[in-house]
Amino acid sequence: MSKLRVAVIGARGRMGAEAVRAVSAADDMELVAALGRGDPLTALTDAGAEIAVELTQPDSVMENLEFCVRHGIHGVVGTTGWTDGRIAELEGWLAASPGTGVLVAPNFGIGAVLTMRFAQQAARFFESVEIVELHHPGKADAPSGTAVRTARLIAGARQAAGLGEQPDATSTALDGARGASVDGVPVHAVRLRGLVAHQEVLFGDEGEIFTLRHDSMNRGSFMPGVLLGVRRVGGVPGLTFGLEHFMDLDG
Ligand SMILES: NC(=O)C1=CN([C@@H]2O[C@H](COP(=O)(O)OP(=O)(O)OC[C@H]3O[C@@H](n4cnc5c(N)ncnc54)[C@H](O)[C@@H]3O)[C@@H](O)[C@H]2O)C=CC1
Ligand SMILES: O=C(O)C1=N[C@H](C(=O)O)C[C@H](O)C1
Repeated sequence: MSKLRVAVIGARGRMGAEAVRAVSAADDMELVAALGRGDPLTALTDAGAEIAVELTQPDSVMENLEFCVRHGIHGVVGTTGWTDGRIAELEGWLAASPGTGVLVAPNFGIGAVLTMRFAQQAARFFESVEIVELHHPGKADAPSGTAVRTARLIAGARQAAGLGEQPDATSTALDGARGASVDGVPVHAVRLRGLVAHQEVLFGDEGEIFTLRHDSMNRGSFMPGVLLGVRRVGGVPGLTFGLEHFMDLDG
């Protein structure tokens, strides 16, 4: 059986370097290109890449994906910064390139995907909810893409259940003291040397607290999810948002 021809964009970064190792070690994949900042995107087509793993930064990801989609190269994207406008732009490129698939995964960690799912399920049972995301101090953005996605899933579930605004009598004396509101869910970002990627979702109601916590202790934790995406994306044209769509969560 022929191997999947895989490229990594952002190959010299923290995640990209790990992805280069993981793809190189996979029996069913061949690493055909490893691009860093400044390398021309034509290296992807020159190398005959079928799938590009995109692990750069929010200010680079759109240009890279536009090139990939226009050239029929499937994308497995971990880079953050996804707004509704960006998603619509990506969907526009994909509509003009039928057969091409892009997976955007806010988090490749299996436990992180489960945390999001469980948070969505728990949301309608609790009056209060807040998210704390904790990351290494080299992280470029805040709040994390995972926290934004988690907050949106929770907010959607609260709305569907008819829950209104959360109780909060606090008047904020200092900007940021109550975190950032993502669709009404407070999100707090911690940046601390020694951390990798962690998230807590705290639910509260009369007399009880329910906490979901996920910890990525190293970037190897993301690689099974990256490889799953690489194996599946070519068979799923269009945009897939969230690794859960490639996992049998209800099985
Ligand atoms: N979805 C997930 O599970 C995960 C997502 N991430 C996200 O992935 C992204 C990368 O994270 P890190 O590896 O920690 O960042 P990093 O800063 O260590 O690596 C990014 C790399 O991309 C390179 N780069 C930037 N623009 C480029 C371009 N146009 N072409 C080629 N290379 C380019 C940079 O020079 C750097 O080497 C971030 O958005 C982060 O939030 C990080 C960990 C897990
Ligand atoms: O930058 C990181 O490190 C991470 N970024 C992603 C995010 O913003 O959610 C995924 C994970 O949290 C690690």
